[in-house]
Amino acid sequence: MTSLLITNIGELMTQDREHRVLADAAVVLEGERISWIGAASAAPAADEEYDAGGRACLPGWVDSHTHLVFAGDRTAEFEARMAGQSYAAGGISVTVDATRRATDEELAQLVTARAAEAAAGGTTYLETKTGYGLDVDEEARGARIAAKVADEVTFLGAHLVPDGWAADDYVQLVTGAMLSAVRPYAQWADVFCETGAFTPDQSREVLRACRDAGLGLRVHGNQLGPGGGVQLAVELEAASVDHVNYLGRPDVDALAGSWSSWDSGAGRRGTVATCLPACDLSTRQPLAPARKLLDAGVEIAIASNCNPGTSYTTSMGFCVATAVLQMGLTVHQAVRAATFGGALALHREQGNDDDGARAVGSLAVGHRADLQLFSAPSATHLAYRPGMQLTHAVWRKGIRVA
Ligand SMILES: N=CN[C@@H](CCC(=O)O)C(=O)O
Ligand SMILES: [Zn+2]
Repeated sequence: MTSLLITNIGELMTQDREHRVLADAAVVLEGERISWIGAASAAPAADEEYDAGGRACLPGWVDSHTHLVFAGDRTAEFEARMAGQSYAAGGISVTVDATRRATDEELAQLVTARAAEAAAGGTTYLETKTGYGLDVDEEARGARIAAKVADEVTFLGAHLVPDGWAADDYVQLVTGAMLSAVRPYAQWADVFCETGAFTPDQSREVLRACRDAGLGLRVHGNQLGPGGGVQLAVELEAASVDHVNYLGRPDVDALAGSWSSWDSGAGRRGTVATCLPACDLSTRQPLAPARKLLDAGVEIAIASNCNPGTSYTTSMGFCVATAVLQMGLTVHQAVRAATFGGALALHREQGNDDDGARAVGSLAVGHRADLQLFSAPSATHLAYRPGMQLTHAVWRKGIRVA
């Protein structure tokens, strides 16, 4: 197995349990794992050496919320929104029509290109969802294509009630034939719990059926107004509730309470609040209260939510910069949310040489060798020089991918 020493790292932000940030550091990759981290002056010899030239090194981004399986775009809807119209769930049906018209080859090519774009921007672990098929065959097709490209696949048959369906009948389809068809390809289930999509009761029914089928749970909640999504996510011990734009005190308290028995890396995980800064800008919603959530003791993640309706970007760097500049996070907190936080939201933050399922989202011995180098001496430049392309090199499972 070949080893690679990456040395002369100006700043190494590990996002490990101790939140270490090392200056003049080095890291050794051995196969797909990290085998050593420390001061460059103490680094062991390796088969190959890479001089980072004083650049900053971070874990690769963990993008825990995307919708990459789609065809067409929604430029006209975006333009109308920028002219003052508000976002509504109904726009999803435009993408459903375009996606159903695409051939398998076209759809696979689109998803692959989007995942490659994400990797070029430093994303090394990627979740993606179905949700633009909305019938049994189309949802299964979306999941099958997603599973070839993404690290984690989420079943989002409950994205919108399609035209011509009564909501309760559609919920029966989602929890019956659709779930069975998608199940072989998915690890997670999600539901859009919002006015215009699914009520909390309908969402609960979908999520319970998916949990009984062995899927982990996630929720789109409190995006367009106050609602029951957050409370439902906590009630069902979902891994994450995403969007979280409109939160009352009871919502923040419920999320914080879910983390009360967790000790930064050990114990029962709570429900992560996943913030989607690019989506908040594109929909002109109030930004998710990331600062308030952190202060209350809630674990947060930052994800791109790449989709054609509300957030057509895979750029996690942009999301991190926005979280710093607009949501009041420090650079370290925002990077943590986009790496360790994403891993936590996907239950992938633990694991080392002992148990085989290597952790992602943080840099430590035994963790997966997923990391990125920036064309800058510190991660601070992400927010200090917003909009600049700062990705210099990316390794995923120890292999250089960008
Ligand atoms: N909010 C629900 N789903 C997507 C948007 C889907 C769409 O508008 O196409 C989101 O996460 O923002
Ligand atoms: Zn989404």
